[in-house]
Amino acid sequence: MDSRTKGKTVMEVGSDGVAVITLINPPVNSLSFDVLYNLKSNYEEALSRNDVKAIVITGAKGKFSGGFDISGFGEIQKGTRKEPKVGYISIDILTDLLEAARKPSVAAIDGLALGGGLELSMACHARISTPGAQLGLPELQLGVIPGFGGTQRLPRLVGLTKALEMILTSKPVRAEEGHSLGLIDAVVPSAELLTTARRWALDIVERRKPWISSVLKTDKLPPLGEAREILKFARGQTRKQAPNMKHPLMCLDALETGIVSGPRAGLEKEAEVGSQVISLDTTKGLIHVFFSQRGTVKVPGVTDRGLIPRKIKKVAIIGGGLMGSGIATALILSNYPVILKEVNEKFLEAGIGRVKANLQSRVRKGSMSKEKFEKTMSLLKGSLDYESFRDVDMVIEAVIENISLKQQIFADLEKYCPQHCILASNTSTIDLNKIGERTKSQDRIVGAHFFSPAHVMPLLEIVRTNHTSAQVIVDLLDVGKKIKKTPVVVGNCTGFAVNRMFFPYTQAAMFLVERGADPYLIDSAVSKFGMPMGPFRLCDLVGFGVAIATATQFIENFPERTYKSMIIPLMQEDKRAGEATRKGFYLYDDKRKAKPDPELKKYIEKARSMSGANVDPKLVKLSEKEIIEMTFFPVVNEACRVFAEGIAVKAADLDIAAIFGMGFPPYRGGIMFWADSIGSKYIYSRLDEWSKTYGDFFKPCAFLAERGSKGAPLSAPVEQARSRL
Ligand SMILES: CCCCCCCCCCCC(=O)CC(=O)SCCNC(=O)CCNC(=O)[C@H](O)C(C)(C)COP(=O)(O)OP(=O)(O)OC[C@H]1O[C@@H](n2cnc3c(N)ncnc32)[C@H](O)[C@@H]1OP(=O)(O)O
Ligand SMILES: NC(=O)C1=CN([C@@H]2O[C@H](COP(=O)(O)OP(=O)(O)OC[C@H]3O[C@@H](n4cnc5c(N)ncnc54)[C@H](O)[C@@H]3O)[C@@H](O)[C@H]2O)C=CC1
Repeated sequence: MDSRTKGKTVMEVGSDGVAVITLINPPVNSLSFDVLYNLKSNYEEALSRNDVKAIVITGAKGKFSGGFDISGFGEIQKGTRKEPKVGYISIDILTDLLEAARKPSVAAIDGLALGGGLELSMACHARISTPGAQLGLPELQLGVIPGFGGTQRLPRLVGLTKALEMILTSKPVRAEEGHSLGLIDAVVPSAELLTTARRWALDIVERRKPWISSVLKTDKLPPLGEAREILKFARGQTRKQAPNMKHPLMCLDALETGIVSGPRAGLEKEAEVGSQVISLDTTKGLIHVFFSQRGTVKVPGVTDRGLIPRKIKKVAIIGGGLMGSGIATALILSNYPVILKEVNEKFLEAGIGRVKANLQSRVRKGSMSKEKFEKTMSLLKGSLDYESFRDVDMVIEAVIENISLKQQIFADLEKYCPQHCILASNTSTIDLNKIGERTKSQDRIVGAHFFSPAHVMPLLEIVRTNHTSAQVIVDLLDVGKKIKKTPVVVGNCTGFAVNRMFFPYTQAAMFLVERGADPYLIDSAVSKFGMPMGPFRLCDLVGFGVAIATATQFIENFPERTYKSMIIPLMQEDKRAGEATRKGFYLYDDKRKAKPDPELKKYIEKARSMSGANVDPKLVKLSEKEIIEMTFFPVVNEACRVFAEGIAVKAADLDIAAIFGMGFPPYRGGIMFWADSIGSKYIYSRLDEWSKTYGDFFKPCAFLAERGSKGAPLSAPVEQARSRL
């Protein structure tokens, strides 16, 4: 491949008169501008050649196409590439050149046809696929819309309701379902794909198979009145589920235009809004998240050393409580044999019961068969001693947060486990160096910090000390991938990355409430900002026991910047400890629905008098924007410290940690990306002003002060960081 080009197509004309055009742009044959322009010239040539009767499009190396090359959006956003004329790809190339051609095209789909890949195939006159291929329009997830004709052709092929479901959820269907929906014309084994597609194309020429232009089909579209009702409902749902995003509604506008005014008008509308969405801030955020999420597995000095992950054949978990049982569930779901160790029969039974319950909930919801349940459970074995640890490749310790207990366990593990065995702890706060103090195995000690519930939450913080070997990190990254977690490699410190960022968020909320702000207004503003729930509702969900234990660690380790509020301990004393006790910042009914509690005032007033704080009229009347700034700028401040200390190696890792660990809205791009969209100067000046009025809790750290004073981006690499990694 020419080193200056990004991908290409090749065309070969067979003696049967079929031109096979292959998309080549590894790893997923994405449609870069080079690929698209090559495709256009191949088409022009094929259409002009007398020896070509029909065309087959396929992808190299078992993948049709993963869609438009997403980095192209970034180039347009940054202005390093000029956007082509509106509609050039979707109308000029795909519709007027390809679909309207006097020679038929057939798409031969292997592996996947996503986004622009599926849209290209829908512009063909038939689609043949291999079994299991993924077919979908995931563009909304990236902040763009299916802008290569997908908003017009998918409803005409599969019906409006199914098309809306596929587009709005971004979820792909498998080829078999695609076949029953009418999206795919035939499903054939991989070895027969090209011969079937060639034959099909020639059959179209000979009129033995229908010559169908998807964009002109109408048989699957509902009558206009019904279509309008369906779209109205979809709009309502979208407004409710994605209130801060414009692009899903803009996508619905394109769909509606096509149905009301015909496909040409629809394609034109799609091209117009497709071009507009590229410059939305939410789109910039989502595209940043796409690449950042894939970037977390690239760790300088670790993953660039050619190390191959070792095979982990068996895992042991110590502690079958909340976390241990969740971790065991995640592992057996990905076919790892697991030994679960507990202190006695009763606790072991309870632990295994929790794993069973996790899987049974899948059976109840229909996402797991009974046979699969039995098979998965058979991978789990219980144990009360270390004898069965002699052939395990990895241990994950998940006992209570007690340092001497963990130290004893690691000393025992060193005696029983094989020398190569990875020794991981799920501790959320304790220094890993201390945990391994009584061993000589520092190089294989690592943190595997899962989030509760561990079989559901997508993030895995891999915590390394100065001694953890690169091989161990590579191994754990591989396990993370296999159990479908997004791993982020971080350095060793109290709270690691996620909990360190989380802490100031809840603390800022307590600070505001003690000075007169309404907790329910804070929760509402934070939810509107896009967090799954506000800080007070979250404290109720986590439970006050955990909240106090975590706070204690932070107060001990970072006394100069912690705000010590007594609201939670006071409620805890009164046996209101959050949702589990049906009372916390909210009251909970039988269905766990939260309702504000007027009694809360009493605790706030008492805490206020204990801390000596006064009601501040300015803070009583905060606008939603001010609430967001006062709760999230302290988070930015802590993220800056984490970055400056080298706990996180890239700012983008903190973005991913905030999104997958804290629930920070992905369309804001993550904490550092969001901060940079606001500007370091502004954030610095606000924190500086608050620290002068309200104290050190808000004081900007040196890193933020330095970058903020110059207005420099916070996410730019740290030049001379004393990396802890
Ligand atoms: C600007 C256009 C001109 C004018 C304006 C027109 C208006 C808008 C037009 C919009 C038209 C469209 O239809 C747009 C699209 O098609 S958007 C893209 C839609 N496609 C997707 O969302 C698919 C994204 N990719 C995935 O879901 C996965 O990567 C998948 C399933 C393809 C493979 O998953 P797997 O787990 O196997 O691998 P990875 O995810 O780790 O990916 C490997 C590697 O590939 C890179 N990748 C994947 N997809 C793309 C892509 N579409 N573009 C560029 N790069 C892609 C990914 O980043 C990884 O890279 P490395 O990390 O290995 O470097
Ligand atoms: N609860 C949470 O949300 C999170 C907790 N963590 C960490 O995970 C660890 C476990 O936490 P939880 O599961 O919440 O605790 P838990 O109290 O639910 O479970 C701990 C289990 O360990 C068992 N245990 C104690 N000593 C043992 C030993 N010597 N051998 C075998 N089993 C033993 C106990 O019987 C108990 O069942 C802690 O380090 C905690 O900080 C990490 C992330 C989130």
